[in-house]
Amino acid sequence: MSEAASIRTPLALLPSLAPLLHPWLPRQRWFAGKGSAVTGFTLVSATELLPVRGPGPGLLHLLVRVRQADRPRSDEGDCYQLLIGTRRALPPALAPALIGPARQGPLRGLTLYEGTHDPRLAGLLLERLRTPGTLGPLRFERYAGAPGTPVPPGGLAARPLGAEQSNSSLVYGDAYILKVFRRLHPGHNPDLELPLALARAGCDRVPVPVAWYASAEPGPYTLGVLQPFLRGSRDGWVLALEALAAGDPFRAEAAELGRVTAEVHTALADALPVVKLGGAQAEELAAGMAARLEAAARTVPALRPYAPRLRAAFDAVAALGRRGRIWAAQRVHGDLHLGQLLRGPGGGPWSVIDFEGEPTRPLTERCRPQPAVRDVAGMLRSFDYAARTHRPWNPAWAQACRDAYCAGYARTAGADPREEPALLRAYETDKAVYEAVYEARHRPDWLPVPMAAVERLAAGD
Ligand SMILES: Nc1ncnc2c1ncn2[C@@H]1O[C@H](COP(=O)(O)OP(=O)(O)O)[C@@H](O)[C@H]1O
Ligand SMILES: O=P(O)(O)O[C@H]1O[C@H](CO)[C@@H](O[C@H]2O[C@H](CO)[C@@H](O)[C@H](O)[C@H]2O)[C@H](O)[C@H]1O
Repeated sequence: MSEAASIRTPLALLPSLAPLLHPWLPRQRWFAGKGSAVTGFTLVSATELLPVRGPGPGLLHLLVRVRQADRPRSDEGDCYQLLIGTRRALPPALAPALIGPARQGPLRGLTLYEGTHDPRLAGLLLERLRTPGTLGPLRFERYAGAPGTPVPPGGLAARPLGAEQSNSSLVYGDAYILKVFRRLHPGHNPDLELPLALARAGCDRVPVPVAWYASAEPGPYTLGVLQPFLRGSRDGWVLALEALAAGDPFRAEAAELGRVTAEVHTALADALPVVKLGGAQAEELAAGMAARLEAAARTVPALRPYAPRLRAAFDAVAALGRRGRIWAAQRVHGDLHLGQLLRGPGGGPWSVIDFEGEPTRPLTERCRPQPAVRDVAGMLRSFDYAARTHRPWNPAWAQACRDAYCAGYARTAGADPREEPALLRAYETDKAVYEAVYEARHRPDWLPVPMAAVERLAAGD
């Protein structure tokens, strides 16, 4: 491999990059700042994974801050990870990955494109992950797990996953999947931290992070995680919709999903700290939910008429805290829904993926111990989502799945989440509010789905 380096004066690249990133970046599915104009960029770091002036394609690893119109002047903007391919001419197969021709600056004369779409460049990333070490600000690491943990083989064919995602994933030879985080938050990403803790604890419900890469300075940022690809698996969302279409009650699967959730919760509670939550913390929790509701109602006007009645669910938790109720709080998944559970081929075991939590929340908040009921509420919302998106709407199907899920959870955890109705309702409300914002931003046609839950929850059902 040719010698590649961290570019010491990344600023010099901006004249080449900025005019191209301006129209391209806001169009990316993973760009989180939709709806507010991009006003400028700051290059945080630039590393040549493959030299841009070498004989073949080049690969630039960039950390870029994006300034936006709706932010205060003091806000430096969100930081994104970009993998930019460079070539003198783009072969037709890579045309869909085009960003544009650099017309000025040091990259002038080169065509820039989305590097993860180029199998050759994606292969290089795997090569780096196979061999721990550093390159400029980037550090490549491997899981030093049980003796004999295999090193991913080299030369596996790469393809982008192509799913509608918050990040970007690359699949290697249907054997490994690399998740490339896009919007970065300083700190240790729970999508690496939690699967690592679970792997070390021997919990086999989560694909083991076999390798990852990160940057210490700037950051620390977790940049990408490589895990075994669960070939032939299907996610719970697809299976639930198929069941609905076939008139299948899905109750046994829902109960199994409850069992799997409880297993993961138990393993997380054994591996990582568990704290008590009551009194002032319960009030803080309720205040956080109320503040999110207020912010959501500013973004999604349809929420406004329901806000006072929704807030009652949060007030109930604060009131219980004041009366001395104590809950256990632990590390949780944080954004659990049917799409995060993958079932192995032929009715195989279920695995849980994507421990990143809700990507719009600050990392410190996502990494805080929280009541496990929060994940349960996420799954209950998901059964509701499935029933709502199916025609005709089948509320009885959702209710039966919700009950079966809680019963399955209770059998493994030893405690039934339905015995905490106030907390469960508060988390379900918080989730429905989050979903209203998510849908308004990403899939406006779907907004009626969480709004139906908002209406139900506001009515006290
Ligand atoms: N280990 C895996 N094996 C098979 N498919 C996976 C695996 N991990 C993720 N996927 C697929 O990739 C999709 C996106 O992964 P996810 O971690 O949810 O990314 P994001 O946070 O970007 O949404 C999932 O919906 C699933 O279909
Ligand atoms: O999987 P992600 O981490 O990208 O999660 C985000 O996108 C999800 C949609 O893909 C969204 O989930 C919502 O829609 C699902 C159906 O598509 C449904 O099963 C979930 O219950 C519902 O919340 C998730 O909220 C968002 O964070």
